[in-house]
Amino acid sequence: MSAGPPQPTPAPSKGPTPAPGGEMIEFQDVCIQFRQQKVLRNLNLTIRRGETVCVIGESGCGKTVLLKLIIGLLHPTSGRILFDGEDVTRMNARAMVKLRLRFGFLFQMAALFDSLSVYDNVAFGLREHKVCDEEHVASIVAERLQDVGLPMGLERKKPAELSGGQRKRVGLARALALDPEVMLYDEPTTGLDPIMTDVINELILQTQRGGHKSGVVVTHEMRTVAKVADRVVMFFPLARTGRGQSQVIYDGPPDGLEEAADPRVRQFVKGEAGERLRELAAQNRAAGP
Ligand SMILES: Nc1ncnc2c1ncn2[C@@H]1O[C@H](COP(=O)(O)OP(=O)(O)OP(=O)(O)O)[C@@H](O)[C@H]1O
Repeated sequence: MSAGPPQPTPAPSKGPTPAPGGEMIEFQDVCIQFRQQKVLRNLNLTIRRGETVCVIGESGCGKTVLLKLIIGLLHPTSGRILFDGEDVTRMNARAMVKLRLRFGFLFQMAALFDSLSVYDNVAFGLREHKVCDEEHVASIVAERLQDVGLPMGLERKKPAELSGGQRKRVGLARALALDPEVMLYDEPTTGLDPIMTDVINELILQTQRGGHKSGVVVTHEMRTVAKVADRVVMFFPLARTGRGQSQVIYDGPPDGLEEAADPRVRQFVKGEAGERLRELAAQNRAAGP
């Protein structure tokens, strides 16, 4: 890594930024199914520029699928997904690469390249997309590692030599390297102790508020929701959603969750099994010995 204080880092060039608060990501009647398994049905959801939306819901209800649909890693079976009014589902490969540059992802387990050093992991996207020369790469890597509170000297280590919290922070530094407009987080605090969970929550908050970024955070962690969300969207698994009913069973502020009208929302946020225990017992009986 280059010596000396990190230099101010101009953002890689991006298209014009629409007015804050405008519609940014729109799901219009989106359905997705894998073979016979329907996961999302007629989803209509708008995420506005500048807001941080936490997506919660039982395991398997389609939260990660939602993130992957946004960046075209999965394609809907029907419906449209718009980003700044452009239909993501109809983009060619070149347009998709350009679009993905506007996103930063922090996936479950940080998804670092194990064979690369911390430095090379954070530098990866900058080099891949040839956004700047090596000197500039060095200053961005130093700056991003500093932003996420990782000490100098750590950049030569391999991911296997890091703690879980450090790996997440490297993942965040890498996601931020290209100065994305939108951050997508998939269970960013899973597997971390309560203190490190709070450190990551603080970093998410700083990233969102300080950098005026939009964010979609998939999480099971209610402390993350309370800390970072402007808005919470809760999905219910489609297999247990009645015909004609919406899978989105809550869409509102985080402080409204505990008093939500729908008992499924209240049970989820309080971590109560409730009806679910009886449903599972009934399923087991139906499956037979
Ligand atoms: N590429 C795929 N091929 C087949 N099925 C898939 C694929 N991706 C997701 N699924 C299925 O879609 C459903 C929703 O998956 P998803 O990963 O979105 O769940 P989730 O809500 O994020 O769950 P968790 O909280 O456990 O991470 C699951 O039943 C999963 O098996």
